[in-house]
This record gives sequence, C-alpha cells and structure tokens, in this order.
Amino acid sequence: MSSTRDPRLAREQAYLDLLYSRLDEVSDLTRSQLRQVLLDVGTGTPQSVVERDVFAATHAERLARLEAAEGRLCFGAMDRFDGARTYIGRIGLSDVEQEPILVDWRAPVATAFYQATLADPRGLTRRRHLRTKGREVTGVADDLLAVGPGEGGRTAQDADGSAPAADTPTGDTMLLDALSAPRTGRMGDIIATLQAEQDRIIRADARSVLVVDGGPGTGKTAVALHRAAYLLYTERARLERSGVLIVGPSPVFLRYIDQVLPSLGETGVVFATPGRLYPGVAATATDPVAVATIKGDERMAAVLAAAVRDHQRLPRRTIEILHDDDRVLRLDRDTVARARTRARRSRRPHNGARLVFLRELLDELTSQVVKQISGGLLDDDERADVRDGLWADPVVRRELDALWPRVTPAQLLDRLYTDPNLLARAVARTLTPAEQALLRRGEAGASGGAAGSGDRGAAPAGTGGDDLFSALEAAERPAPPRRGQVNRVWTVADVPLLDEAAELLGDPDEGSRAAAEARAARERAAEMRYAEDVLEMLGLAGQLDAETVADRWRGPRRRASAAEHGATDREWAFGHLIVDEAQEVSPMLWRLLWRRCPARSATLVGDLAQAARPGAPTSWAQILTPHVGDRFRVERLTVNYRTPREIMDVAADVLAVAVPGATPPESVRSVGEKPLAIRAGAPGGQADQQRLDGGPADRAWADRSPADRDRAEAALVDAVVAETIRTAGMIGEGRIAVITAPPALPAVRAALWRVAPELLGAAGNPDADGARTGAGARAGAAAARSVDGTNADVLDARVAVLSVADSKGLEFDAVLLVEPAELLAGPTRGLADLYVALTRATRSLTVVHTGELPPVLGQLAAA
Ligand SMILES: Nc1ncnc2c1ncn2[C@@H]1O[C@H](COP(=O)(O)OP(=O)(O)OP(=O)(O)O)[C@@H](O)[C@H]1O
Repeated sequence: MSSTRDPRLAREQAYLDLLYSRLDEVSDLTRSQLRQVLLDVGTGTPQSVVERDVFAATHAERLARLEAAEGRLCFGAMDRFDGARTYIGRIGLSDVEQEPILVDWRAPVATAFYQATLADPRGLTRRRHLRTKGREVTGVADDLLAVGPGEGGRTAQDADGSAPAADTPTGDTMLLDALSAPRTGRMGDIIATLQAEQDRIIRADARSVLVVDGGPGTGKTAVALHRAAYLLYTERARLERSGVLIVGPSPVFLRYIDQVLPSLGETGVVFATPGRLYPGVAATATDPVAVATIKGDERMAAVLAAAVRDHQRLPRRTIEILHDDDRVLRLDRDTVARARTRARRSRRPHNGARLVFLRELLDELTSQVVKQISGGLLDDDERADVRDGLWADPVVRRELDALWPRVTPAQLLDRLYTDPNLLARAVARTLTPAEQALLRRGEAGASGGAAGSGDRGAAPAGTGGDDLFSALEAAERPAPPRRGQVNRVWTVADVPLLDEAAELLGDPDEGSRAAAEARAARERAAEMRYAEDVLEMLGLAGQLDAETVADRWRGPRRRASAAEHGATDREWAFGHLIVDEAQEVSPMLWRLLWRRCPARSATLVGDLAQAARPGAPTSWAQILTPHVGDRFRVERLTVNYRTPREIMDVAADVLAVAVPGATPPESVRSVGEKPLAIRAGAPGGQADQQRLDGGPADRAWADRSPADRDRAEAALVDAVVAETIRTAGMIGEGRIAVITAPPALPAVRAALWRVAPELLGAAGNPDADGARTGAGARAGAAAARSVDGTNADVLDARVAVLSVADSKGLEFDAVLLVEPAELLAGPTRGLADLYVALTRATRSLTVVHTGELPPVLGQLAAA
C-alpha cells in the first residue's frame, strides 16, 4: 500500500475531511430537527399529531442512515475523460449549495465505478480506491483505465503529481487484502470491492425471479444482501410498505449475516429461518431425513386437501335430531350432500365454507320446525327466532358440527399423523404404504434441537362474511379447551404443512388470535426499541421516556413496523423475497414462500451441488417451473473469493464425484499452504500426521464394535482437541470451525470445554443451555438454538463446533473437518455435505480421522 509520503494521501485526506465535516453538519441538523419535533407538544389536533409523527419518523430514519455511514463513509473515486471526479460512498451527500459531493454506491452514476474495465472504461480514465481507518485515509490504490484526451499523453496519476510505479497497488490489491483479513464471525459489506459480475446482478431488474447460482465462496450471499440494500434504495416507496423477507437456513446463519444490511443503513427487512415462517410456531426440531423428505414432497398438498375434504362428511343414513326434547327433525343424506356441494362451490376455505353449509342445513331444519308448528305460516322474524333457537340447541349444534367441524391447521396435521383411518383415506392414491408409515413415524416426534413452540388448536375465531353466523359464532367465543387440543412439538418440516393447512382451512384460530397477540407484542417491542434508540441518538434519554415516544410512532406506519408486521402475519405480501441456500428448499416450503410473495419478485441464491436433501433437483427449472413458469433467470458467479486454490483442489475432486461434469469455481488466490490429514489414535497414542494413499473408505462408526467405537471416538476427540489448540495458536485472532457429524458434536464440545474453555467462549458452556437472546433474536432469529442444538452465539467464539448443516453459508479462517467418512455414511447426500464442509475455510483446512480416508480425498494423501 502507499507510503505515508504519497502526495495522493494528503489530497484525499483533505477531501475526506470535507465529507466528514458535511456529514457532521447534516447529522447535527437532522438531530436538532428531530429533537424539536419530539419535544414539540403541537396544537394537539389529529392532523398536527400525524404530521409531527411523519416528520419524526422521517428525521429518525435519516439520522440512523447518517450514523451508519460513519465507518468507511467514502471508499472510492472515479475520474472521467472530461477531468471531472466523482467520489463514491456509503451514502450520498450534497454541499450547502446542494451540489453532490458524494454519490451513494447504489446510484446509477456509480455503476461505472464497479463495471469499468480496460476493455470497456465507460468514460473513466481512473478508478481510485481509498483505504480508511476511522476518518483517516491510510492508503490509495488506482486502476488506470484509459488516458484522458486533454492530458497530452499524461497518465491520470501524473495529474496528481505522482509517478506511477510498477508495483503500485490496484483494486485487485484491495480485494485480496479484504479476502485475506482475519474473519470476525460476522459477514461484512463489500461495497468497496464489489466486482463487476456481482454488481450487474445486484442492479438487475426486480420484477421477476432472479437465481444467483455459483459454487462455494462466489459471493452469492453477499450479492443477495447487497441486492436487498440496492432494491430498498431504488424502490424505497414500494418496499417500505411491503418489506423484504430474507430466508436463511439456520439461526446461526442469520446471525452471521445480520450486520450487513444495518452497515448499509438498511433495516426494513424480515429475517426468518424455515422453522419460523408460520406465525406462532418457532420450530427448530428436525425429523429424520426420510420423514422430512416425505413431508416436503409436493404430493403432501393433495394429501392435506384430501384430509380437509374428509372433514366434510355425509351421513350414511338419515340423522334424527331431537330438538327441544319434543320435536324430531331429520337430515337425509341427499339434503346434506346438497348443502355440502353448495358450501364447496362457495370456493371459501373449509372454515368459511362451513358457514354456507350450516346456513343450508339450518334453513332446512327451520322449515321442518315451522311446518310442524304452524303448517308453514310464520313471518320472517318468527322464522329467524326458530332458526336462532335451533342454533342455540346443543343437540343440533353437535350434529351439525360433526358433519362439518371447524378445524384448525394444528388439529388437521395432528389428526393426519395420529389417526390411521384419516391418513389412509387422505393418502389413498397419493402415497405408498411405506411413505404413509414414514408420516406416522413423524408422529413419534422430532429429534435434535430445541423444541418448537406448542401449538394449541382450541380457540375458534369468527370466519366472517355472514352476519347471522358471524354473530352466532362470536357468541361461542372464547371456547373452553376441547378434546383433541393439540400440543405437540412441531418440526421444521411441519411448518409448510401447517401453512398449507391454514390456506385450505381459512383463518385458523391460532393464526388469528395467538398470532395477533404475538404481533401486537412484537410491534410494541419494536416500537420501544426504536424509541430507545432514537432517544439515545439524541441524548434525550433522561428527558423523554421511550413509552411516550413509542406512542407517537403508532400513527404513521414505520418501515420497521411493516417488517415486524410481515413477520407475524401469514397473509402479509412481501414486496421482495430473498432465499439463501435455495437448493435446500422443499417443494412444500416453496409453496409457502410464494404465498408470502405473491408478486413473485425474488432473488434466490444457491448451489445445486451443495444440496444435502436426498432427491434434490438437478436444475433450477425443475425447482421453479411449477411455481413461476418461465419467469426466472439464472445468473452464474464463477470466482471463488473464499477458498484458496490449495483447498479448492481437494474440494474439486469431491465435486467431480458428487456432480459429474460440474465445473468448480475458480479460486481468486492461493495461500501456499496445503490441507493436512491427521490420523488419530496412531501408535503411541499420538495424533499422527499422515500422507495416505487413499484406499477403501473406512468403516463408519456405526459398523464398528462398541469397544472399537469407544476407543476410536476417544482418540478422535483427543486429536481434534490437540489440533484445535495448535490451529488457534497458528492463526492468531481469526476464527476456527470444527465441523463434525452430529453424533460426535457433544463429545467434541465437551472435551474442548474441559481443556480450552476460552476458545469456545460463553456459547460453549454446556451448563448454559436454555433460552438466550441476542442480536440473532433481534434479527428475527429468536430461536437461539439451531438444527443440531448449536447456539447462534458460537459465532462470537474463536472456535465454533458445528454440524455441516449449521456451517452452511458460513466461513472461517481455519476448518478442522472431523471423520469425513461419517459424513459420507450419513442419511443426507454425503458428498454434498463433504463438499460444503471442505469449502468453509479462507486459509487452512485440516482433516482429522481415525481410519482410512475416503478415496475421494485422495489429494490429501498426496499433499
Ligand atoms: N467483491 C468482494 N469483495 C470482498 N469480499 C468478497 C467479495 N465477494 C465475495 N467476498 C467475500 O467472499 C466470501 C464468500 O462470500 P459468500 O459467503 O457470499 O459466498 P457464497 O457464494 O454465498 O458461498 P457459499 O455457497 O459457500 O455459502 C465472503 O467473505 C464475502 O464477503
């Protein structure tokens, strides 16, 4: 990087000083405007209150954006042929004359900064990168793109008075420096070094579905998050109202990425894991892979529809109802069938159509009563009284409810899993007997991870749309807990099924009352947090209380509140959907996701080669055509920014077997350090660093005798602990992941905790189980524990012990991969899991194993 005597530094420092002083001015002004609005009691008219609140919200959001821009306010400049210079930064700024002095990286004019090349300089002579620390310029790097016509053959750098040296740093130097920096446990923004192919994707049109496909480390996640920030900038009005939903595979992953958008000044997004996409349920428990696969199968939509129809019954023979103890009324099969047909034709969901069904049958029963009383001579009011009397009669109610009961999603799913007759009827031609058995097995409950919230299905709500019955239905609220109340642990794979059921059943009770309460509480909590932040920013904490300020935000709907709302309302229509690790999404989950974004404006990020799901599709068309037809476009990223060449060479062998013919991404750098294989339990009890010849894959642990297994496990754990400590000493301040098959997680964690607790931090303490809240919770990832019981706080520690599932999308300076043969023997696509695990490191990879290495890792042997 440039020396301190570089004259360019002084010039850029002067400009940066000017930018920061303007930032301070604008921030002070905004702060004082906000203070004034908040302290102003106003005239008290409704209009003045609303106006004041709108102003307050606008000022507060602007202030938050200005504060987020403090770090790396400006990171580049571009010189054009006409000699004009434009500075690019985190936000746009204008001087007092309203002349632009800094351009937001997302503005159209900034496109050239990212996309200009020597071959296509886009009117630029030079792209300048600024390295800053706090408010100080510490380095300058230039990409010379062309010689300006008015400069008489001088290079752009000549214009600064400095001669270009052969080893002058360039944008590539800046990129490599960023990629080689120690990891912090959190993804950061990459606006200073975005590459042209990434920038094009970020700015792509948002009206249809864009798939960002690419191998590990190609920046897919980074691009998706920057695209969210770009869309919030270019389509703010639309997305402020509707929000952006970002779905990531695990709470750990959401925690990993939760700083990126705030660092770009954007907060109006909802983060969710698949287990949290149904209001009122926070599922983290998982089913066995085979069960989850069948639950995610598209055919489950037909199964659920059949299960709902099964609750719309016809009596075998005429029903006799004793009304008011003295009158016998009759409902024959044909009458009920007619009512059922009408109700079904109403095209309302089950609980709404129930009202049509009830009306038909009550009309019939009313006619019978009227005939019996008066030979049919009653006026309308009297008929209405008769009908009310029938509805109020528990005997009548019981008979009608039995024919078309109100059902909640939780009840429907619970019955499907537990009632073999219902299951058999609902799946008659849809699932094989073996698949049905798996569904019933799902009933046995979930494994791994913390419990999802119980889901009670007893409190009915009015289904609306019919005055008479709305009133009658309202009268029965709140209902006492009924027999058949559901209180089970839902798994992640149950969530799309609950949502599908809610769609078929209509406004479900738990989706209305419980979710409305949860929503109100969350919105209030968000308002309070927001108010506290604003008071903090203004130094008004002692003068105004957060409660008062929060109340003032209730009038105009803030962007954050739109986001909060969307998080708890299954009928909320998000303006844009972003799905990370999209290759793992099951067909049933896709159905849920598209319901959340009916406009089908989406960015989907994934790598089919990393798909762990058995039977995962092999093309995006296979995944998307059923949902969006041909309204999708695939963009590929090809450069691996994360994994060094030496590690990628090993991973490429795995890819070649996992997906024959697939091209691995090209690593942008090498580190001069080959991955190692360490064999545990070698003679003398010492871990033995080995160069092996491949050979047959070792027997998986499950195949060994218990004594062998115990010995091997003890040796393995010892070797992992020793190697982790050695690696920690070697990499200094960076982060390490120990990636292992789920069964070995507790033993490895416990052993590391015994020997080197400081490496695991608070997240590694086995006694500290239980609910934790933190930034992840704030980001919408409230379930602190993940698929394999991993606490999202692991990212704060120097060493994270993770399953492959939880390591998805993350990266570390060093990775210790434990017993790869176990991954290959697992129930998921083992080669894909191995590929994911191998590609998490930015610097060093060590494989620790007990038996022979799988042949696919032959390269390690030759290392
Ligand atoms: N232009 C860039 N400048 C600096 N860093 C970059 C750039 N592009 C990508 N990176 C970094 O490369 C790493 C990998 O990016 P990212 O996690 O988005 O990849 P990915 O394609 O989602 O990987 P995976 O499929 O393995 O999850 C991240 O640390 C990211 O910040």
